[in-house]
Order: sequence, then structure tokens, then C-alpha cells
Amino acid sequence: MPSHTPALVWLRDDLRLADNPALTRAAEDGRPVCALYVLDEDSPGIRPPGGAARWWLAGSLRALQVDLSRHGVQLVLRRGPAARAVGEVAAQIGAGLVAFNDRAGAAEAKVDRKVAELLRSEEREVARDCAHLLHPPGTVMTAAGRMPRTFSAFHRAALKQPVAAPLPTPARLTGFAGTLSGETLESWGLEPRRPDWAGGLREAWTPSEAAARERLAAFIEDGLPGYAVGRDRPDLLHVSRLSPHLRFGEISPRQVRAAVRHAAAGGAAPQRDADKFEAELYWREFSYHLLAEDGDIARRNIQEAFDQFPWREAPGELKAWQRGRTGYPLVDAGLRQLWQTGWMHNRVRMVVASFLAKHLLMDWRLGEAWFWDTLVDADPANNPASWQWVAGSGLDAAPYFRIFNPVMQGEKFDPDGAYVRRYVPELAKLPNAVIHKPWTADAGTLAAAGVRLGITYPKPIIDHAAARERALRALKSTKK
Ligand SMILES: Cc1cc2nc3c(=O)[nH]c(=O)nc-3n(C[C@H](O)[C@H](O)[C@H](O)COP(=O)(O)OP(=O)(O)OC[C@H]3O[C@@H](n4cnc5c(N)ncnc54)[C@H](O)[C@@H]3O)c2cc1C
Repeated sequence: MPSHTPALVWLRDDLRLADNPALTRAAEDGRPVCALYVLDEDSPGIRPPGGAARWWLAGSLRALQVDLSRHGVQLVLRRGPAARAVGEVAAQIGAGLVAFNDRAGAAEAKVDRKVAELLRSEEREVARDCAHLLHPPGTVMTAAGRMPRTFSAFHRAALKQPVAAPLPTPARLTGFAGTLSGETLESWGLEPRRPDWAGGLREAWTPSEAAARERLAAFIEDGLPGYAVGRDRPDLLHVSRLSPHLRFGEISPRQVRAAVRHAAAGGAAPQRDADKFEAELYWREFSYHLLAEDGDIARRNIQEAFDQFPWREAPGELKAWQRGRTGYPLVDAGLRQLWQTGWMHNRVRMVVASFLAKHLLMDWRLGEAWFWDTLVDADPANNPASWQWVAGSGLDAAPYFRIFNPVMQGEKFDPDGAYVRRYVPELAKLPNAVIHKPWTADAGTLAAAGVRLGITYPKPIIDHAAARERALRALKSTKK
């Protein structure tokens, strides 16, 4: 088809205008551009987003509609299997080019291949790029042609690869002039209505490309200096909280990396902090490369020895964990932060995940599913890879015998109990010495703080030492 034919850009986990190679390709040569988002919950194997992520998606699409319309570009919304929706819209506008950025999941990659084949069979040009990662999957390999099996080997190998500079927002975008029918965001019902449980999310977050950039700028000023040490403290805000923006592609890892490098080069932050932060971006890469290689990490143990693991079924204990009523203040604070705000600090994610898989001996998939439903940053790579890492079944995972002590973690990383006091207000008046272990407080201290154990706040659901012994016995049984 001639180059003046319209271009369709199919947006997915890249809800932004800047550093969006698919959008840049579509805009090249001055073609009229139409943008499409497909809510595909029907193609085989596609995992529908959870509740908190649906809320984010609605906000992000709403903002993107406004941003694109400023450039005269319509964002068409369609629901259903992607192959059908993309094919239909491409035909309706007479697209000569369809551009999209690749996704790593096995089911998504299959859909993308099918869509590309269909479009090519109709003699439409298809342009595919990598926009969600610093390095396209398959480019960080050992000599044997496999992804490195440890994070440090992966990181070392990745650092030898070039990273492309981020692209600007296309300077010239011409919208497709015809009118296209689409669906409305409201008709998708992504946001909760009855009951509207999203008040805490609205208070904590603004989904949009502009908000992502503001968050990055604020982090570089306030969080990056001191990040290497401060990142472990849930009571301090030394982390970027960019994860949901990265998840939905409102900002790209290349943009984030470039801004942080620029800050360090200009003396706005110590190099050590910038390096540590960049290493965290590489943990994200590690998870995504694993997802692209393995495809099924949310369901399958990466280490098959864990297929024999004697997980317990205890629905009452699972509920107590989900609701933040385990009797361990740091664990409960984390799960309540998640419930209220759709996000949890990384250190606390590790502690609560370890508590479920090791103290309560429950299958990591139950925790992964809960996070999938409640996190605004619920991510198809980071979530299962991190759960498997904590449970011990993952790639280069924490060894199963390393069992976090929730009291010691609290005392070390929330030393004044400020985080616990914020999310577990019924303990707020306890002194620092017992805030992470209220069951050790004497009757007078508890009474003075208005705490009645077992009534206003639960007694520990399980004794730490006993839980540790049980977990180690369970691990041994898989090794017989
Ligand atoms: C059990 C468990 C589940 C998790 N589930 C998710 C998830 O669904 N989505 C998600 O994005 N992250 C997940 N993480 C990783 C990590 O907790 C979050 O990325 C981080 O807390 C997000 O906060 P931030 O943006 O302030 O991080 P920062 O410290 O500011 O880091 C910047 C970015 O680097 C990446 N990153 C940081 N730490 C990690 C890590 N340990 N692994 C992979 N990438 C990392 C994230 O993209 C993050 O936004 C999980 C971790 C655990 C232990």
C-alpha cells in the first residue's frame, strides 16, 4: 500500500506518547494516525487484570485519550479477541501500516504473532518494536544461548549491551480524519461502583504519563540521594513508587534510566544510589526475560522439586493474612497498606510473602493471586517471579531455609514503628520496644496503649520458632 495510507498504532502496555517506538513509526512519513486499545479477555491464555489494575487502566486510558486528542489522534476502544478487533479497525481505516510494541508473556506473544500474520496476509505492513524493556528478550544470553541463570550473571551480561536513547514525543502527529465507532470506557466497568472501594487508590495515585514524569522528577530530587540504604525502609519514602507507571508503560525504563544517569552525572545524586536504582530496574528485566523464556511462571514452579512441596490448605489463615490480621504488626501493616492503597513497599512484600509461604506453608500461587488482584502495579513478570523468588522455587531464589523473622525485620527496617502505627492504628500507642511484638508487653503497657490482645488486635496466628521448624521439615520432605 502507498505510504500515505493511514497507520494504526495498537497500544497495550505502553500507554504513553514519548519513547513509544510504535507511535513514532506510525507517525513517520506524515501518515494519518489512529490509535487503538483492545481490552482482550477472550484470547486463550490471556490473564485478565485484577481489580486494582483495572482501576489503574481506566485512569490511564482516560488520560491517554486526552493526550492523544491534543494531537488530533483518536483513541478507539474495543473489547474482545485482539485478532478480531485489530483486523476490523485496520480494515475500517484502510491501514497501510499497523505498529505495536511487543509483549513478553507466552499467550500475549501468540496473539501478537497471529495478529501480525493476519495483517500481513491482507498486505498491511506490520512494525514491531521493544518498548517495555531496556533489552529485548533473547538479547542477554550466555554463550550456550540461554538466559543467564543468576541475577548477577544476567546483570553483568546486560550491562555489556547497548541501550537505545529514549525517543521524544513525535514532533508531528496527524490524526486520521474519519470517524470511527468505538466503545466507551464507562461501558467496560473497569472502575468499582457498588461498592466503590477505590477511594484509597484515588488518594494515593494519579494514573497518566504526566503524573509518571512528575513522580520521576520528585523521586530524583527527594528519594534518589540516599536510595541505596533508604530503599529498605518502609517508614521513609526513599523509593520511586514508579512501579504502576512502569507496569502500564506510562513511562519507559529507558526514560527512567536516562533521567537517573543524568542526575548522577550532574551531581544531583551520588553514583552509588543511581547504580543501586538501576540494578533494581535490572531485576525487572530479569523477571521479564524469564517470562519471555518460560511463558508460564505464574502457574509452574520454576524449580520442579517444588512440585512435591506439601503446601497446607487453611482458608481461615489465608483470610487472616489477606486482611492483615496475623498478629505480626509488620506483616499486618503491609497487607493493610496493600488493601488501602493498592501498593506495598518492597521490603514488606518480601516479609509478607515469606510469611505466607514459610510460616503458614501456603502455596505461593495463593499469594501471587491476591497480589494480582490488589496491586495497582500487578505485573505479569515481576509478580510471579518475585513470589517464586521468595518461596524458594524461583530462578536464583532466596534459599528456602532463609525464613524472615517478621519481628526482627520490623525492628530493623521500621525502627520507630512509624509504618506499623500508620497502617495498624490500634497499636499506635504502644512504645517502640514492643510495637513489633505486642504479645511480649506486660499487662500495664497494653492497658495504657488501649490494646487488648485477641480482642482489639489478634494474638500471633503462629509462633515464629515453631513455624520455622515446620517449614524446614517440609523442605526436607521434598528432598527425600
Ligand atoms: C512478593 C513480591 C511481589 C511483587 N510483585 C510485583 C508486581 O506485581 N509488580 C512490580 O512491578 N513489582 C513487584 N515486586 C517487586 C518490587 O516490590 C516492586 O517493583 C517495588 O516495590 C515497586 O516500588 P518502587 O517503584 O517504589 O520501586 P523502586 O525501588 O523505586 O524501583 C524502581 C523500579 O525497579 C523495579 N523493581 C524494583 N524492585 C524490584 C524487584 N525486587 N523485582 C523486580 N523489579 C523491581 C520496579 O519496576 C520499580 O518500579 C514484587 C516483589 C515481591 C517481593
